[in-house]
Amino acid sequence: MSAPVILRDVTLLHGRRPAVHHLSGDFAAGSLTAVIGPNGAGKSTLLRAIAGLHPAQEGRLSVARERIALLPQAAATDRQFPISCLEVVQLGHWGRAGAFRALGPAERRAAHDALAAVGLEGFERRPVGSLSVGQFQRVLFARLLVQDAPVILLDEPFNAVDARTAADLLALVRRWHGEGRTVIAVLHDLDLVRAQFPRTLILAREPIAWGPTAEVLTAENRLKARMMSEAWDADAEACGLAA
Ligand SMILES: Nc1ncnc2c1ncn2[C@@H]1O[C@H](COP(=O)(O)OP(=O)(O)OP(=O)(O)O)[C@@H](O)[C@H]1O
Repeated sequence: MSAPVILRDVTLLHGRRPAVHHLSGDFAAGSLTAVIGPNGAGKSTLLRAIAGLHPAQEGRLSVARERIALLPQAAATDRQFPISCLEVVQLGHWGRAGAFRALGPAERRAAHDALAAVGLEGFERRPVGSLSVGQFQRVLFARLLVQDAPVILLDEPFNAVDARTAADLLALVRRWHGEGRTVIAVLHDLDLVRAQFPRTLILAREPIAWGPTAEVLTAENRLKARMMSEAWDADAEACGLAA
């Protein structure tokens, strides 16, 4: 498929209120796109919809969904569960292996290798509840490595991690891009977006601009996003809904 994610006039609701309103565009195969916008702009809801975790109430959202990996926002991840780093990484095999089949030696090896690739060799048996925020984010990136998905969705992947961890994780993002995977990342650091992400979508519930980062990330578009967000009536319902 030339574009693994295609949106045509998509509206996503929470209850009757739109989180994303009339969004159209394609995430082309192999593209590396930053999704930016103010708080509450619908960015997480969009990623969840692409991952198949939120329905599109209006419009058409086509996704090659059989192999898609989502890194949720850290705040949305419960890690009080008594589970080791290796077990979390091995969960990445579920999509292909199924939940109830024992993993083979190659799959177990892949999970060990992924932990080593994110700098956590020796952490296999550590409970995830004992990790720092940055170490846990590395574990989740190791799980993404094991998932080996052609489409990877990252929700604020570098939030609350130190510069060294962010640089290491960004190197993995660049590697995935080099391998031809489609990567979509919600980000707030505009310098990072400018330097590392060739394409940008600015969202303020409605799309403000989508295209090459140098063309999209203008002061005018950012101001437009802020004004749109501030002017948005939090109680407004989607325009297609009957009163
Ligand atoms: N589970 C939910 N139930 C009701 N409303 C929700 C829910 N999740 C999100 N919303 C609302 O939908 C809108 C978009 O939220 P979303 O989390 O997608 O925005 P965001 O751009 O990711 O924000 P942030 O940058 O703060 O993470 C917000 O007004 C939010 O309050």
